[in-house]
Amino acid sequence: MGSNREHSARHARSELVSASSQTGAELSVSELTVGYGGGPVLHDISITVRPGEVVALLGANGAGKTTLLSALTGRVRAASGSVTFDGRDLRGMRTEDRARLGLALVPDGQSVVGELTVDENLRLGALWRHRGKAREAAIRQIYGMFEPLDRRKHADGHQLSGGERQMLALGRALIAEPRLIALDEPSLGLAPLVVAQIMRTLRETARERGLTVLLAEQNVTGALSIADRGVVVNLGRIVADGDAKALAEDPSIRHAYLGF
Ligand SMILES: Nc1ncnc2c1ncn2[C@@H]1O[C@H](COP(=O)(O)OP(=O)(O)OP(=O)(O)O)[C@@H](O)[C@H]1O
Repeated sequence: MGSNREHSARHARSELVSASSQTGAELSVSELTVGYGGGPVLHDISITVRPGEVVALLGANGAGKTTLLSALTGRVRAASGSVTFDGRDLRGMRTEDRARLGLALVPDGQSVVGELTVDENLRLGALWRHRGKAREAAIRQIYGMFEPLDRRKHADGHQLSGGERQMLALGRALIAEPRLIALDEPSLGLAPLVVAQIMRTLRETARERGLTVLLAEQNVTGALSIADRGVVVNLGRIVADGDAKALAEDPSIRHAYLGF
């Protein structure tokens, strides 16, 4: 990325900060147990993500990362335990109301509507947050953050590359100015340069807006490189929770759970 583009991306992000009235909020998961009917797949999970903190949620296939994110948005119901966001108990709250509180989930690129253009997808994300000129400004800011989207603004969602789709999914979530963004494997199947851009944008947005980020990833190195903390889940239980750098350097954790 050239320095001019970097400058305009930074400018776009900081404009988004000033446009936003809210900053990140704390998420607290306490002794959460979740199942799909055939016994729990998450057991007694407790995690706190502080405002503005980037936490990497790591673990192999089937560890329970997606299930945890689904429990946060209300897609699956907890058997026991609690989830609070900004001090509010989320139990029984509808997914739309959780979103209005500022809790955004970015599932792996599937949230993009294939029949709508990039621009229309972004407008959809901005719908209940911005009106009129503020909406146009918010959309311009996202194009400033993700230059490939600006170039493809008239393309349909289904015509996008995997990387463009992931940027659109992220842009669509950010335009609604969430206070916490949870992402499910944003790097899946993407080229290293695209992963680096997405990770960098997340890190910088978190820093500049105080946005809270929970990042479920199998790309351990990428996720830990931008995270403050890492939480490792294995077979539905937390087996490590600590400083991202320390986790990346801990040989026993690396060998047993992180595969590098
Ligand atoms: N809808 C479902 N019905 C029944 N079992 C499910 C369902 N979704 C997930 N599971 C099971 O729950 C466990 C945790 O799966 P989950 O998708 O949360 O793991 P994950 O860490 O996100 O894995 P991946 O990286 O492969 O997405 C697995 O054993 C999985 O088979």
